[in-house]
Amino acid sequence: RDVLHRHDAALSGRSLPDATHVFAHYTHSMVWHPTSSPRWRALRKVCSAELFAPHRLTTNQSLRRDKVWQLVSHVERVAYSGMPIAVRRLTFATVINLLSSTIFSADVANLDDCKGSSESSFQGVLAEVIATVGLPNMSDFFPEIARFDPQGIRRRIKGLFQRLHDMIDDRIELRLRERATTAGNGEPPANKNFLDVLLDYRGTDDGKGFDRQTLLTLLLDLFSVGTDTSAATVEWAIAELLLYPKSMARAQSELAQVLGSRPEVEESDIDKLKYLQAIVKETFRIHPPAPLLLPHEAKDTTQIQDGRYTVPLGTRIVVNVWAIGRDGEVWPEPEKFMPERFLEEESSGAAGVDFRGRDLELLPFGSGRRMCPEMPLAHRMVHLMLASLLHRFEWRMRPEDVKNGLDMSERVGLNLAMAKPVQAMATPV
Ligand code: HEM
Repeated sequence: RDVLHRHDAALSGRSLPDATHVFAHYTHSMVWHPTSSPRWRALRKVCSAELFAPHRLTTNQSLRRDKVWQLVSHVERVAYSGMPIAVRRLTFATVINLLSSTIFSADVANLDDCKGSSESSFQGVLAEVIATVGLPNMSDFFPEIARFDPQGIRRRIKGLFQRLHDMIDDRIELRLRERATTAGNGEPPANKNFLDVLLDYRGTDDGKGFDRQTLLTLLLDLFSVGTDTSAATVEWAIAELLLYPKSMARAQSELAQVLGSRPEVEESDIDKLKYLQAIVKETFRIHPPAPLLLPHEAKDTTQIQDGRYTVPLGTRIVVNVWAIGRDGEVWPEPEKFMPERFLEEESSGAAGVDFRGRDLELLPFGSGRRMCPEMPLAHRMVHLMLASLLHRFEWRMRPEDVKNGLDMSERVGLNLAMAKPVQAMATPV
């Protein structure tokens, strides 16, 4: 925290090979790709201008509404059948479909795929990648044995990446064929998607646009970092609310007050849902999806704690936001799920604290110029999914969870998720 407070500027850069490929510098489990080329810089530019741009966020609002509506309808069907709801599997599939509709104009995940971990489905392979990437790898502690890959983790991840690459490649091929038939000359069809934007881009140094490998790597990154992070947040929030039914009831009564008899939550409602916002903040505080952010590198030699420590130029810095969120000096009763701490009227000092990168005690998306570029999208999706699930259903624990207690242990993969995915009973209201 001290580093962040005093030397934010020094840490705001990340000069590892190129952080666009977020996997590349994590562990020895990773498959390396060349990511420091001018082509990659061009790719980042086009992403900022097209995928992450505010006008895209506005244009895709109806898409998000549709995907959340599909989620609610699915939960309703399962709830009527009396089966428990696998919150993360369903929210994961929902976010995958939101991304894939933006990129390919098609859904690639199936909410009915109950196995979810089946290695033949897109969501199954992606889930497997996310879980395997975070397995403790001896090669990280003993780099000299890394090339032997003693646990076979690197080999396994390579195979999984290959399978995802093939699936994404099929989508690219399909779009190229559609472009060839609809316009006859390879022009994009009228409903241009993000893949079309990438295929048409000629702003690279050689004017040839992006090669296939670069496209594949970028798309794989987006699906890997952009899906389970939001899904896991909604799952943690539901799990905490099952443990704190008063908070659940308060959120539902706020929703009833703001929405009245209207069944669908709109993005424009989020601003008015102060308690729901506090729940999301509290969830990010205790369960940050990226507990160590991504590695940063000191751009200058820096003294911290009045010169007691020197951080030399080039030091790799890992910021433990998980520990900051549970620091008793910053947060009273840090282990307690207490959304009220963020409310103006009931505050214990955290009112006004937000997660947009300014308040260094709450940094689920990082801070500075390399913070998560998709925070606005994630913010909308997390609030919309959670609000819709709370507004449309009463939630309770399964009898076995009531008896044995809900297992809140964590699994560190590419992100921090529940080790035992929550299964909850829902009743439509
Ligand atoms: C609750 C949801 C999410 C959380 C908590 C989250 C968190 C993060 C964090 C902590 C970082 C690293 C920041 C740093 O080290 O300073 C990051 C980077 C990134 N995130 Fe997210 N993220 C979320 C959703 C998304 C989504 C939906 C997408 C895309 C569709 C996305 C795309 C990215 C990308 C591309 C980077 C790398 C940026 C770079 O290296 O410059 N994230 N995210």
